[in-house]
Amino acid sequence: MILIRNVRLVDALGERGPADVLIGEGRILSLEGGAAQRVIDGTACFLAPGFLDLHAHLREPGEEVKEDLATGLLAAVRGGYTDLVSMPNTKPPVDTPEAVRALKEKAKALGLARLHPAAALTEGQEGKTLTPAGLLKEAGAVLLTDDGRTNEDAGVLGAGLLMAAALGLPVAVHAEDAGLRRGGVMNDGALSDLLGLPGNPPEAEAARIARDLEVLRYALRRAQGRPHLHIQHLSTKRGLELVREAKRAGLPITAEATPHHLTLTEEALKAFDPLFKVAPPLRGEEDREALLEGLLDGTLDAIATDHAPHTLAEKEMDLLRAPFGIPSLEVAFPLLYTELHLKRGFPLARLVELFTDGPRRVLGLLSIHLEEGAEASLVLLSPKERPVDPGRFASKARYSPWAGWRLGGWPVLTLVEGRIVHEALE
Ligand SMILES: NC(=O)N[C@@H](CC(=O)O)C(=O)O
Ligand SMILES: [Zn+2]
Ligand SMILES: [Zn+2]
Repeated sequence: MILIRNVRLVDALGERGPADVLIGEGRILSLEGGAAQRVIDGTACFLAPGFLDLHAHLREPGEEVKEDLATGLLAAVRGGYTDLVSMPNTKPPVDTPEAVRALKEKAKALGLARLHPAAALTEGQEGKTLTPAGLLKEAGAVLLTDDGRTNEDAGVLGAGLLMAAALGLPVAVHAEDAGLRRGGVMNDGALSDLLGLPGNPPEAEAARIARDLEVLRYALRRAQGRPHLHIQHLSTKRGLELVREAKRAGLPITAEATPHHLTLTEEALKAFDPLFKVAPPLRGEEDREALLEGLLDGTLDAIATDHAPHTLAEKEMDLLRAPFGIPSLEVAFPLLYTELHLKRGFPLARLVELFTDGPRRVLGLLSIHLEEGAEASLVLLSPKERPVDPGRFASKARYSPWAGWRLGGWPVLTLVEGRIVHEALE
């Protein structure tokens, strides 16, 4: 039994407490204390349900030089995540039931965050032939996506949505029009002109979302079961507006935004530093403000990291050649807690919801609230500030666009079903 004493509670239902949270048999047994072998002082801290990341690249199998399950899932629990969806753009892509099972078994043996693999929508993520979704689901896949690539063939995406609808699986898309995106390495506009860098226009995202909404309408009309389209790493004001309108029209669509699009803009590219190179690119301040609005009004369902580790050697190449991607599993919550909640007054309960119930709903999972009988997959967060130190990351990507930023809200204790998987108490 573990007792977390005098701790404030925060979940999607709101803030309350302090309470004395007694944990045993994998559950919250009481909010009024009781005898325990281990007593942790939660004064000044707050307790939240464990986070779920809908979008992380853990690189296994095939690119373990960038990240693997052990380092990625350790980074996850250090970031307060008890559950994580791994992207299938590995080498080879995760497109068979055997590959899904292998990931699940290996992750289970590690005993860190629980892994929910996403599987490829198409064989080899080549955009041509649909994968055996029924078997993938049976093996444990929770979502289908060709992320890392875009879905160029609308017919294939439509057929994929029909197939997934029959199984109750969401299909997640990296929504960028390949033609408009061209070889852009940053947001297209005055700044890309000034820097002399190839631009990726915001319209590339909006154009692809607009198309995908029509594909979704088609699927909705023809499907057995309800199709579910999930838009990944939404980055533009216009893209957000399209999702908002679609939701108002009752279309079965959900969307996520990333820590980097919520806290950084294209201005970061001024120093030509590839650490800020990511797809879709960092946008303008107006886009960032629109995303914040979307977090508040429910257009966005979740904050998802798109943790995309590469080796430092790759990220130290010049801006044109370095790969796209920003790692963020270990800083995502402190970053948004500090930048949105502390600095801008963003409601804490809604922020926590965007890391917990929001993403859980996207996967059709039950919500976790801090009440008696609830599953004890929890994170204890400390308001104490310290600077981001990538040298201490568990991730193999020991660099960060946020290095040196002073943040509070660090996870000091993470529990999965009552078991301590991360501890950094003082
Ligand atoms: N987001 C990125 O910039 N990179 C991702 C791919 C992706 O999410 O599309 C990666 O796998 O490195
Ligand atoms: Zn993507
Ligand atoms: Zn991704």
